[in-house]
Amino acid sequence: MSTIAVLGAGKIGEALLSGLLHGGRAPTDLLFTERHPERSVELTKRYGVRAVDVPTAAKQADVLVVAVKPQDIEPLLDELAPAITNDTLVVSLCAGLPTALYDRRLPDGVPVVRVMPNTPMVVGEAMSAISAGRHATPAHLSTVEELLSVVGQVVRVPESQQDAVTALSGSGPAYFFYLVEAMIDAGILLGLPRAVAEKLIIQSAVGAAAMLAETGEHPVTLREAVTSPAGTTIMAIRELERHGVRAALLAAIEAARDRSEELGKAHEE
Ligand SMILES: NC(=O)C1=CN([C@@H]2O[C@H](COP(=O)(O)OP(=O)(O)OC[C@H]3O[C@@H](n4cnc5c(N)ncnc54)[C@H](OP(=O)(O)O)[C@@H]3O)[C@@H](O)[C@H]2O)C=CC1
Ligand SMILES: O=C(O)[C@@H]1CCC=N1
Repeated sequence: MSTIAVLGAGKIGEALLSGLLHGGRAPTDLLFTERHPERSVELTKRYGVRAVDVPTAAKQADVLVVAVKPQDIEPLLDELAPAITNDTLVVSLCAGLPTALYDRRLPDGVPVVRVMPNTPMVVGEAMSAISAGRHATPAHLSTVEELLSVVGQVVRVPESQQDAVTALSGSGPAYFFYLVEAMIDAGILLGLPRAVAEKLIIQSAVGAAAMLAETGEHPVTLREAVTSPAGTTIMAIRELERHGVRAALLAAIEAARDRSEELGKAHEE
C-alpha cells in the first residue's frame, strides 16, 4: 500500500485524512505536515497519523498531496524542490494553481495531477475533478482516481476547465450552505422555533439532493412537480425571479471562476 503525505492539514487536508481513514486506509500509510506544532499534536491525537517535516514527507511518501492556500505555495515549493524525486507523485488541491507552476519549480519530470475536490469529502461524498500535468501518465491519473474514489466521486477534465470546476463544485457546497442558512432565517421570520426550522430545511435539502441523484430526472421536472397551479410554490418562484436570484448565481459563479484564474496568474513568471 502506498504512503500518502498531506502537505498542509487545514480544512481540506484534514477532510482528506479523515476520509481516507474512514475509507479503510491505515494511519501508518498516512503522513502530514503542518506549520503549527499545536495543530500537529491535535491531529495526531485525533487520527493517530504522524506529523513530519516536508523533506521527510518527500522521502517517505509515494504521493504528496499539496493542500496549502494558493498564497502559501511558494515557500512550500522552495522546501520541496531539493527533496523530491521523479518517483513521487504530486497531487495539487490548490485553487487556481496550474500544473505548469509545479513543472517550473520542481525538478524536471516530477509528475503532477491537479485536483479540485470539495469538503463533502468528510462524509464520503466529495466531488473531485482531476487533470494530468505534463509529466503525469494515465497510470498516475488512475492512482489519483483510486485514492479519491474512497472519499466520493471523481471525474477527469482538461486542465483548462479547472477554474470553472473550482467555481462550481469546489466552492459549490458553500452556496448550498448559504441557501440553507437563508431558508432557516425565513423560518424564523415566519415564527418557527429555530430547531424546527433547521430540521425542516436540512431534511428538505437531503431529500431534494437524493431525488436529484437517484431519480435521473432533470431539476426542472422535479421543480415543476412541486409547483401547483396558483399554489404556494409559484408565488415563491416569482419572488426569486423578481429578485434576480438566477442572475445572481450566474454572476457569483463567474466571479469565483475569475478569482481562481487570478490566483493562478499571481504565480506566473
Ligand atoms: N476548503 C475547501 O473547501 C477547499 C479548498 N481547496 C484548496 O485547498 C487548499 C487548502 O484550503 P483550506 O484547507 O481551506 O485552507 P487552510 O488554511 O484551512 O489549510 C491550509 C493549511 O496548511 C498550512 N500550511 C501553510 N503553509 C504550510 C507549509 N509550508 N507547510 C505545512 N503546512 C502549511 C496552513 O497553516 P496556517 O493556518 O498557518 O495558514 C493551514 O493549516 C487551498 O489551496 C484551497 O484552494 C480545494 C477545494 C476545496
Ligand atoms: O474558497 C476557496 O478558495 C477554496 C477553493 C474552492 C473552495 N474553497
